[in-house]
Amino acid sequence: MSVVVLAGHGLTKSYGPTPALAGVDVEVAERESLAIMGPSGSGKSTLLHTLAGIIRPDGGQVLLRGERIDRFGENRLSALRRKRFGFVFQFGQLLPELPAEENVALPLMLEGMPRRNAVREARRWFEPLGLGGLELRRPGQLSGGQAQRVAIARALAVRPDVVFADEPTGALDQATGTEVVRLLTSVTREQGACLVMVTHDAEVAAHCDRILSVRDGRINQYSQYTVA
Ligand SMILES: Nc1ncnc2c1ncn2[C@@H]1O[C@H](COP(=O)(O)OP(=O)(O)OP(=O)(O)O)[C@@H](O)[C@H]1O
Repeated sequence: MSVVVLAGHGLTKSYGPTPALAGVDVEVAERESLAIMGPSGSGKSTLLHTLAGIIRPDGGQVLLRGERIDRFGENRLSALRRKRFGFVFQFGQLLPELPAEENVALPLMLEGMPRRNAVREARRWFEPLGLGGLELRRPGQLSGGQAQRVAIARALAVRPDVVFADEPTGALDQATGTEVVRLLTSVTREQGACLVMVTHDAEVAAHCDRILSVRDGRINQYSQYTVA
């Protein structure tokens, strides 16, 4: 039996009269990767942000390893996001003035790890992500694909339970995007974390274990994929 790490039950969310989530049930198991797809405005980002404790649902529950996080206060929620979740966005997430290794070390330092230890820990990620030798480059000296791999390292450095990725390949060409998503899914799984990823790209989604299609704030269908 697989262990459910993250679950949303009966999630609803409206912005004024606009329903963005109209009763969504979703579960993500340990080491599982889930892609969320659907047309523009269907509620993908709202679902991801609700599961990540960024948006509070109007109704329903969000559970992390069985604990209801939608009831947490703001301070507890933001601590949980820093410690137990990692985030990869489309772009603009690395601090341009810091070398790559310090970008990766930053979340560890925010949790109180001394700088030297945090940088040493950060450096471990560069080789497995194909970034060996780029530790001291600043984000402006990296290609888009390299910068996204640094962002993946940063998301994983805290050894989170869940990595959330919102269009992580949206700014990359197809070949680079494929390479990035392959690394993102495999390294996340190796770390024992699960992955929740919003993407418009069916080829990118096909690298995930399951694809959830959302339409008008509801789950349209689930598909099972096996990527060779
Ligand atoms: N802050 C907001 N205020 C008002 N309405 C919003 C807000 N955020 C989202 N919405 C509305 O909620 C619905 C779902 O939006 P959401 O961003 O979740 O969709 P999406 O599937 O991620 O879209 P896209 O693919 O275009 O990013 C849409 O109708 C959108 O216009």
